[in-house]
Amino acid sequence: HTDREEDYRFLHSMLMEKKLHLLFKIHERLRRFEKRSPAPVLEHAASLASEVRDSLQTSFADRQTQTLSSSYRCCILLAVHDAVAQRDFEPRLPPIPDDALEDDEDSVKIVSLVKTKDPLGATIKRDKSTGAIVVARIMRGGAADKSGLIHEGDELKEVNGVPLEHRKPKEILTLLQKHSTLSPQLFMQALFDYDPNDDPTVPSKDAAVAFKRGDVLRIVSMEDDTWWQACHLGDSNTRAGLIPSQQLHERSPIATSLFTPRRVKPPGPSVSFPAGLRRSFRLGRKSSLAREAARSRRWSTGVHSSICPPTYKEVIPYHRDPRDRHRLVVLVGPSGVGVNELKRRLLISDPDHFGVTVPYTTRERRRQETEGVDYHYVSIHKFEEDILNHRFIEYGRYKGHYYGTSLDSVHRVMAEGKVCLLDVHPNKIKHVYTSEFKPYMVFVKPPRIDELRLTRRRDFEDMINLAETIESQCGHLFDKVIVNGDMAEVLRELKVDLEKVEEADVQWIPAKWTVREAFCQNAVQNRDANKITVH
Ligand SMILES: Nc1ncnc2c1ncn2[C@@H]1O[C@H](COP(=O)(O)OP(=O)(O)OP(=O)(O)O)[C@@H](O)[C@H]1O
Repeated sequence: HTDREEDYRFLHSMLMEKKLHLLFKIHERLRRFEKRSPAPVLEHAASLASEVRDSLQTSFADRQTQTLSSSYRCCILLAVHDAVAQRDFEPRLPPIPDDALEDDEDSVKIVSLVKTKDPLGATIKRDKSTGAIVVARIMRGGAADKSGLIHEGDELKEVNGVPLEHRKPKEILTLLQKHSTLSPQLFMQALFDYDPNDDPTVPSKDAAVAFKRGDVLRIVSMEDDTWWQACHLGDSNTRAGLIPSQQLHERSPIATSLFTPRRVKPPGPSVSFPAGLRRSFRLGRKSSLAREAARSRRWSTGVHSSICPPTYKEVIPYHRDPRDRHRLVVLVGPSGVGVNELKRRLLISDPDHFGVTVPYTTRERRRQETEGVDYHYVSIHKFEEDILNHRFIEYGRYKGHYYGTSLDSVHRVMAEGKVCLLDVHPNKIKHVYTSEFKPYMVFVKPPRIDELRLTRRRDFEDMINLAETIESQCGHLFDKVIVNGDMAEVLRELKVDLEKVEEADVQWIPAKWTVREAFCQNAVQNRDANKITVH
């Protein structure tokens, strides 16, 4: 109300405010500026300043200018000016192809749809007047709809480079179907936790996807070397988001700082037992010999040291038929952590469901022992023949006698319809890490050192070091990592986990266990193969 004295004074003082006038001026300038693209007066201010500095005489004023222009801040400012001035911030458009003008006024889109098992979700028909193949209908929620790239009325020109001219709709459908059913999806299991909020390098936190180790992600695009696009599994409605590519994560300072594998002391000279002897043959017997054997065994990292942090593992869904054999359950851990104890307790908890292998030996059977229960007793000749025929997962020699766990014994337990529990030395994992056994890999980790001190009588430092080494070298192979603190609790957790795996509709296994591996890799290379040119 300008008639009110108070309001009038307020308005007057506001309009007379100097800052407001300055703001108007800035606004005016910017408006003018908007209309013309700003261009730098010169692009090499820094070198010009240096020339000026050199040519100045020694008068007082010259010296002042010289000091100013050679100051560190001034040099940096000019260098920044030049860097900005030399860059072209205008969007660069590709040159118009020569033949584009001849192409009437139509626009051609190349649409790249990532292959999935789902149908395309679009129907096509022939336009009676022009004879062209056009998109008749887009199914809501289908691949075409979700892509937002294809619309009703669009004319289809080619599919994967195959021209559609003069083709019958039936032929075209086959072409489309062929490409969509041939298209395996790419799944990656994360081997690390990722939270975009902790990542200063992510281009946009909102556009990124957070995940935890073990999560399975469907990869939507790998076109960018640094940022892939992926969706969480099961969330069919969630949009794809950015995740660091394998390459990027391997280089990431966060990953490398989190992943600093410690070097373990090399084994002492007294390693008299080849890896794999102890656990396989001493279930239920806690002989001092076996303990000694276990103690003398150490796993060196010297030769295997790896510096890459774990990233992703390509996995594929596995739908287990109830008639199929159970997956092998492999337990791995540093000596003394309690792998054997865990195996023994699992077995006792449900002997009809779980089974363990019976080891082979060349030593004499003792009075209280039973063939096929404590050991399979075989001759040295037979044992050595089996070694040559690669029938052992692990074997060793102690006091002139051989001991070992054979592949056959694993098969035998599995053939009984039981879940075979096997503990192996990390070096021997490769023998069972195959599609034949489809092992579910469990890593048994020691708890904190103070907890270990209360429950174990061992060399804790060594155990913890060894656990770290195993995790850094084989971490990508483990499906489950369990900390062996409270035994009852650990046993419960492991049983629940194993039950879940057995009951799951879909289990995730490494892609390399199937023949599809080669095909999937091929598909990754040809991910943009399913191109539909829509007119
Ligand atoms: N969670 C636990 N709490 C307390 N003691 C444990 C636990 N797990 C294992 N132990 C004890 O630790 C000792 C070593 O366990 P176990 O023999 O199973 O180790 P291992 O991993 O098989 O190694 P090794 O083959 O060297 O013996 C055993 O005396 C066992 O009873």
